[in-house]
Amino acid sequence: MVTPTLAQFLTGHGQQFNVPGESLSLIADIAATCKDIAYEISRGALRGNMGNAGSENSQGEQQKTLDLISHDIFANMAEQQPHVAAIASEEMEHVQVFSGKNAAYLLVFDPLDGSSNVDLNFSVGSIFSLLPKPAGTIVAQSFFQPGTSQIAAGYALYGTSTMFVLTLGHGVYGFTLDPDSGEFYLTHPEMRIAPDAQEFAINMSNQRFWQPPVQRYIDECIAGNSGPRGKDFNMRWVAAMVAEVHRLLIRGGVFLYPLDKRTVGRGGRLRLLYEANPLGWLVQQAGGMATTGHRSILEVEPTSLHQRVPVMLGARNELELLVSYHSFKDPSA
Ligand SMILES: O=P(O)(O)OC[C@H]1O[C@](O)(COP(=O)(O)O)[C@@H](O)[C@@H]1O
Ligand SMILES: [Mg+2]
Ligand SMILES: [Mg+2]
Repeated sequence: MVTPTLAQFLTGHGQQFNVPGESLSLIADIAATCKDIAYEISRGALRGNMGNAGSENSQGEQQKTLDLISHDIFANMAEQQPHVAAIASEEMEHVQVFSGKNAAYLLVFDPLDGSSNVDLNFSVGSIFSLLPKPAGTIVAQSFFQPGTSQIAAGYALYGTSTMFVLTLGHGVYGFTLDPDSGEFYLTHPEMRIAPDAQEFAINMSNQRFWQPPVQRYIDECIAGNSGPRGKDFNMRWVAAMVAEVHRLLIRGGVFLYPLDKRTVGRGGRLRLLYEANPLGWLVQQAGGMATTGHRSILEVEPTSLHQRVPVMLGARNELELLVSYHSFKDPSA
């Protein structure tokens, strides 16, 4: 069988699951946007202005030049796209509404995830989530929809090859960009995350700030074969959530960015609308679990655009164990 292109896949999958044509054309445009961003990133040091842009986003984080370029590429596409009513982005404090369009969707994105990796020539990505436009005038609150409302979600990974990974709520599909033809081809149909795992990803330098359930879980992983888990674990940290989630989809494991003593006041580190919800939904669609430790990430009711949330993603059996530690009351305490 000939490998389908993304366009052919969208037509077939769309017919099979009755997906509205407008959302399919929008997804095709998002994939084209990611191709443009991949090109900009691939120019690397040749571009001459790789580093900090000298500005901060509304969350007080240094913006890289490529954060801003990637945001502009997304925003320009969305403005011209007939089906996007408004956008929200990591790199923009407020929502941007495109008036005069009779469009059905809101688009939320992290234009460049893991951008501290850019100077290193390591993996980075773009993350997006598509929400239905509620009736009435669009305001920031229009975007405050739980992850369960998402219509489509996905990411592009700019790694050793460029990939586009997508869910429309019927499984997870991965496409690889062919640099010769400029087409995305379906190379990873029906991606799945195995329920058991022996690999975890967490920023270990935050260990002293973690809460007891995560301390216990990671201590037990590190104790390995001679500890209560009775098996050895491996550890990875790419410092780009999008690449960590891709690893989960390729070879399993868990990815944790939990609440810690420093982030408890702001709810966590990673952002709900454009990081945790889209990637959490992909993980769930692949048979994995996406939890805050207490509840499904996708059920969290957003109350602000750049809201943060504790994130625990990946292998179901591992995460069920970690969730059980969150409800465990130490009788000796
Ligand atoms: O290594 P650190 O500093 O703990 O943080 C890494 C995390 O920060 C992020 O890079 C935040 O995303 P942005 O680069 O989009 O701000 C995540 O992708 C990643 O998981
Ligand atoms: Mg990010
Ligand atoms: Mg970003």
